[in-house]
Amino acid sequence: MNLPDTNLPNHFELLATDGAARTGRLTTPHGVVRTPAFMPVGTAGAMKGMHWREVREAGADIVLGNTYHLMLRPGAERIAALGGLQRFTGWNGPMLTDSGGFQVMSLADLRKVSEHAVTFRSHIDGAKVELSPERSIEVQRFLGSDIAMQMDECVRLPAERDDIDRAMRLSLRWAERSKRAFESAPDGYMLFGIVQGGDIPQLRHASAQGLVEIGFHGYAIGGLAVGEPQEVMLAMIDETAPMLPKERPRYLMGVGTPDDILEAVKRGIDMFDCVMPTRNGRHGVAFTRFGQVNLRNARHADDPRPLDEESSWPSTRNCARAYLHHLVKAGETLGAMLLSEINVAYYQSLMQGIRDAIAHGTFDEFYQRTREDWARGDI
Ligand SMILES: CC1(C)O[C@@H]2[C@@H](CO[C@@]3(CNc4nc5cc6c(=O)[nH]c(N)nc6cc5[nH]4)OC(C)(C)O[C@@H]23)O1
Repeated sequence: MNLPDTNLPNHFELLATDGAARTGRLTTPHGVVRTPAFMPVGTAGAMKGMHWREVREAGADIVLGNTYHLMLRPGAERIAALGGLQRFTGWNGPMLTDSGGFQVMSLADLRKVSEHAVTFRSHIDGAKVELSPERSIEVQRFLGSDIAMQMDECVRLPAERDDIDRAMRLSLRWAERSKRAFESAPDGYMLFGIVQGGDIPQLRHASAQGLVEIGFHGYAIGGLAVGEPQEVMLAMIDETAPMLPKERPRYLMGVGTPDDILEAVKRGIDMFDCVMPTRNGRHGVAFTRFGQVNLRNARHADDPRPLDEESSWPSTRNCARAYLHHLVKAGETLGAMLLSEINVAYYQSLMQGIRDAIAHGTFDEFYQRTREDWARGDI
């Protein structure tokens, strides 16, 4: 069932479809986002190990920031007084912010969930903090993010059905409150709902239907990429995506590996975010056309070849594996920097290949060839 929801302006334009895969453009107050899009994660107002110039040159249209981290430090009101997140950071492009509840459950101490809010102690200074749907929306408005997320409760899997059901229904009530709190936002700014329901199809359906009845600019699929097997994640996408309005953007939170992304695009997902490109880069692992390459491995010590001499990204095309291996083993900061940019550039080149393939009706061929290249591995 695909309920149309018409009560909010739609800033998403579908350009082409190929099977369930879609390519489009999402217009935000700070610029246009080409979809399917991968959002590099700049959690606390910085892309770890990269200049914003490189993030833009790598092809990213939009980056993610976190309410939880930024409200604790430097503070949402302070960022607002300094002109908002885009000016504060110098990124000056589209930004999406997560709503904070998920990060509280991942990072904070002494956290408690009630109907009203989550309360916790800051992991920075131990201060007692209350984060309600209303405060989360207020923080995201202070940050000036182009796309805000509703406040929700994500249950880690595996979990009891009763707990998944409880959290899903609480998240629906918080969705209503988030939307009411968001209504004063200027035109063009967006609020996305987040589908919960764990690994239980009926609860996923109830969550999706409830959110569409409330009505949002876009819809995220949450509660995944928290350690469940890929087949569980993909099964929940199969259950959920068809229930979301096809004319609005769909965002799969926290995902993922290049393989996860390819499978999710095939199932109709438009937006992604994941710390993997920068986090794995800092740990010496490169993402390439031929799969992942661990530069810590001694086999690279004398290898003069670059990671991919056909890459459009200069560091991927020019840096010798032997040099990258040396930097990683020596713990040189430049190693983390080069591999972070190499990985973000690879993810963006994958997204560009996906967008082009869908636009030309050749997504299936792209899907097969990309997976064959990964399977070939790095030689
Ligand atoms: C994949 C990878 C490398 O990403 C790492 C680590 C563990 O998974 C990640 C990524 N997964 C992830 N799932 C999410 C679900 C929700 C959600 O249901 N609601 C809201 N508001 N935000 C969410 C953000 C999410 N991020 O989540 C933390 C714990 C932030 O670290 C990330 O493994």
